[in-house]
Amino acid sequence: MNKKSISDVEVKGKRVFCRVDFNVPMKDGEVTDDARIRAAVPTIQLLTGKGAKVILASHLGRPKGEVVEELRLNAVAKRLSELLGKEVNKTDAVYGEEPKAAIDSLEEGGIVLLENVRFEAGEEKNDGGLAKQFADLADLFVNDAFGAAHRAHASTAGIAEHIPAVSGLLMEKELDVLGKAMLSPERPFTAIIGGAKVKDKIGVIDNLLDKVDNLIIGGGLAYTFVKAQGYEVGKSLLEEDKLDLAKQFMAKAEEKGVKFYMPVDVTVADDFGEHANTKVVPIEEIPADWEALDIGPKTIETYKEVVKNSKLVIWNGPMGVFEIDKFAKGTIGVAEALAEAEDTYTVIGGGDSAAAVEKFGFADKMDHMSTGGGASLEFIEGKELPGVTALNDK
Ligand SMILES: Nc1ncnc2c1ncn2[C@@H]1O[C@H](COP(=O)(O)OP(=O)(O)O)[C@@H](O)[C@H]1O
Ligand SMILES: O=C(OP(=O)(O)O)[C@H](O)COP(=O)(O)O
Repeated sequence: MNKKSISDVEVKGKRVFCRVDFNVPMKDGEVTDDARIRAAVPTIQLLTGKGAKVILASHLGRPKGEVVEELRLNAVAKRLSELLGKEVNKTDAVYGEEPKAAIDSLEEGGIVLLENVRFEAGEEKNDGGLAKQFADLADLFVNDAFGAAHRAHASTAGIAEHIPAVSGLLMEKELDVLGKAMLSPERPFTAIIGGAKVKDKIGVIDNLLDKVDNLIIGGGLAYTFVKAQGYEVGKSLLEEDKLDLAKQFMAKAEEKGVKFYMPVDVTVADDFGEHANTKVVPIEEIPADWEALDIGPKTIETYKEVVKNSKLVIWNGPMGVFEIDKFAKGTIGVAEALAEAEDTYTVIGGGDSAAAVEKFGFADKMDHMSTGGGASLEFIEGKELPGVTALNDK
């Protein structure tokens, strides 16, 4: 990478503003998956071990510039403290006198965690005033928040205009692994795109068609394509205004010789929930009052076969509503195929796909579990990541 990293700078005695991505799932005030916190530990330990005064900053959820009590970072501070086996001084303010006093009283190797940076409206606007407030707290900026690197915010980009800015170990590792995979991808190269964020991901498909040999579509995303093919999708997830785009992408795939895989059968339900009635139907027979919540057995077999014959597979987004057992078969099937594909380099693109892979016990069989969903997709698309662009060149 042509950007400076934490290994290129002296940190002893310095106040280091370290942006991390502690945007973790929470339930009843507890962290339910600490993977992102664990992923930041090496950088934090390197900093504390070298005698830096560490100021950690993260967002949690999307509070949109207001204080939302459930989105405070208190539970995150507790979990981090357990993982590090040392005290983490959590502040109630994002910037200003309280954090300043906490930082002033830090010993070398001590840690302060600021409150959720998205409680400040200036964060997502990349407000210059807020970026300066952050910079005033520190001598050096370390960005280790790969999961938020696709965001140009005050604590991921703006701050770098004021103080020296370098990448952390996690950021470096993510960019290195994904960069190597993308530079000259081993072929056949397959991307599997699923999940529910149709609006976010439909644009990604366009760019991926320039890069991959096989594109597999599953999850809620699939039904806009199914409808575009001329089939009825009942009550399944659908973006009516993206139908033309879906048609264009299918034509582009054909033009480019990219094999475009869509479900040929699905598990449909008469309700969204554990107690729904379900049945497997061919894709052209989704009943009007039913909703497709998973890919079907024939589709699973085909997708498994494609994975088996690939050399590089990147997976973002579950194949169905995996949180409910009845609709988890597609996601488990694909995860299993990736786990079994020993000669295939497998990359899991963060978010719910990573959660699913963890849940079903395949995590240690994957070559790279990225901490960023949106960030890894934008990187793979070839887009610039503002959180990386902002760092100092070597
Ligand atoms: N057929 C479907 N209908 C509705 N929701 C779905 C369907 N398939 C998957 N989902 C949901 O998609 C969600 C994940 O979507 P998304 O956030 O786009 O994935 P990721 O976090 O991996 O990027 C999961 O909660 C899952 O239940
Ligand atoms: O969870 C995240 O994104 P992801 O679900 O795409 O991995 C990051 O923390 C970024 O959060 P955001 O999409 O609210 O900016």
